[in-house]
Amino acid sequence: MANAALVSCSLNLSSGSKPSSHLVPSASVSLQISRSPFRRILLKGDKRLRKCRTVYAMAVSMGQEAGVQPGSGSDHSSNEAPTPKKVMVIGGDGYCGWATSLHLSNKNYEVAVVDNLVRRSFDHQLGLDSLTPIASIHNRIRRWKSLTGKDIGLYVGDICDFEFLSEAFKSFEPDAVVHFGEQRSAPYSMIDRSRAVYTQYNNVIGTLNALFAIKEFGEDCHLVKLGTMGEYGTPNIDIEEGFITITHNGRTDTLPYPKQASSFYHLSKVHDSHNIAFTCKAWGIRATDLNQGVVYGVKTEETAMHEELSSAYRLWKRRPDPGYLDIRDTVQCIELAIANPAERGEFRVFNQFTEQFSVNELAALVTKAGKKLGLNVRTVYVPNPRVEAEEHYYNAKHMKLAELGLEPHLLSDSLLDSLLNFAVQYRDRVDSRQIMPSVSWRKIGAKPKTVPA
Ligand SMILES: O=c1ccn([C@@H]2O[C@H](COP(=O)(O)OP(=O)(O)O[C@H]3O[C@H](CS(=O)(=O)O)[C@@H](O)[C@H](O)[C@H]3O)[C@@H](O)[C@H]2O)c(=O)[nH]1
Repeated sequence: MANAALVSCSLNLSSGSKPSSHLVPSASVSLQISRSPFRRILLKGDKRLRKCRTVYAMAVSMGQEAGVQPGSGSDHSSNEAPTPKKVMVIGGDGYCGWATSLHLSNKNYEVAVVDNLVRRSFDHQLGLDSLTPIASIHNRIRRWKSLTGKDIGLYVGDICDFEFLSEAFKSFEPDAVVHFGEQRSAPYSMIDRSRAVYTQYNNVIGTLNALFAIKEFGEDCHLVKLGTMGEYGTPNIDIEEGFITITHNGRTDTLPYPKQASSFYHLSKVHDSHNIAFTCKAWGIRATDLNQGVVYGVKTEETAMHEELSSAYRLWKRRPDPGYLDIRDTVQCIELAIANPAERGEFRVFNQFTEQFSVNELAALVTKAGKKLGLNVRTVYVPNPRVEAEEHYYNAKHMKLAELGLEPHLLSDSLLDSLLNFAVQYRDRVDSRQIMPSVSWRKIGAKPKTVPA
C-alpha cells in the first residue's frame, strides 16, 4: 500500500477534535419522513440510531431587540437580489460557522445561528475535546454582545426536522442562508455502515430541507452552501470552477464538471450539489456552492477579541486534494458570496482555496518551523488508510472569488510559528491517541464498530 507522510513533533499536534472513529453516531437523525427510503434503512438496521435520536428544537432568543432592522424583504417578481441584511448560519457553532457568524455580525449583518450542537455531542460521546478550549454557544453569544453590543440570534435544533427549520425561517426571515451544518468528517463516514448511512441521510436531507424552506418561505433567499474540493477527486486534467465546456461528436455544451468523490462524506456533498443545481433550474433558487479546500488557523479579527470567542484549533487534516486556505479567508469568501448574490435560478460554483501544497511539502514546512522554535520534530511515514493515487496531477482553478475581491492570507513562516505556539500553549490538552489514522477505507463493513474507553 502507498505511504503518506504525516508530521509529528514532540507535542503530537492534533488536527482538532474530529470524531475520527467510534461510538454512537449522533443524536439528530429525524424519523419524521415516513415514506423515505432512508427511514426504512434506519428502521431495519439501525436500532441504535433510533434509540439515540433526540430532536431538540429549541429557539432561543438572545436579545434580538437591539439588532439591525430586518432586510428589505423580497421582491419576488424581480431577478434583482434584495440587499442582503439578515443571514442565517446553519452550523454556526462549528469551526468555520462560528468564525463566519462573528465576522458577518461585525460587518453589521443581522445574524442567526442554527445548530443542533451535534458536534459537541460527538465530542462528549467520544471523549474528545478541542485543543483550544471552546465556550458554550450561549456564553460565546453573550460575550460577543458584551464586547460589541451586537446580537446574534440562536435556534438550537435539527434541520432534518422540517418543522423546526420552517419555524426558524418564518421567525428570522433570512436574506441569505450559509449552510455549514453537516457531518463533515470523511474518516467518520468510513467507519462502518451506520456512520455511512448517518452521514448521507443527515447531509442530504438537511440540505433538501433548506431548499424546501427557501422555496416555501423566502424564495429570494440566497443559499450559500459549503461543498468541498474533494467532490472533484483528482482527475488527470485541470479542474474548472464547477463547469466544463466539452465538444463531443461535433457538438459543444457546458456541463457540470465530473465528480469523483472518494468517501461517503464527500459523496454526500456531491448529492447535495446535484439537488441544489436541480432546484435552481426547477424552482429558480439562487445558490452558490463553495467548494472549499482544507481550512487551517485559529484566529480571525473577531475570534481574537476574547478567549471565550475562540474557534477550534486546526492545523491541517489529511486530504487528497491539495488546496488550502486560512480561516480568515473562509470568512472573507462567505461575505463576498453573500454581498454578491447569485441571480434567481443561477447555480454558481466557486472553488474556495488560495494555495496548493502536497503533504510532503507541508511536512517539510512544519518540520522547519518546529525546529526554528526549538521543538523536536520528525517526519514519519504511515500507511495511507484512504484509497487514492499517491502521485497524481492536480491543478484546480480558483479565480472567481479573487475576481470578487478576495485578498488572501497566504501561509507564511510567522503564521506557522503562531499555529505551533498555540499547540505549545495548550500542550497539556493534547490527546496523542487521536493523532494516528484509525479508520481504513478498505476495511469498512456492515458490523458496527465500537471503541474502548
Ligand atoms: O446535521 C448537522 C450536522 C452538524 N451540525 C453543526 O454544524 C457544525 C459543523 O461544524 P464543524 O466544526 O463540525 O465543521 P467545520 O469544520 O466548520 O466544517 C464546515 O466546513 C466544511 C468545509 S472543509 O473545511 O471541510 O473543507 C464543510 O464541508 C462542512 O460542511 C462545514 O460544516 C457543528 O456546529 C455541528 O453541530 C448541525 O447543526 N447539524
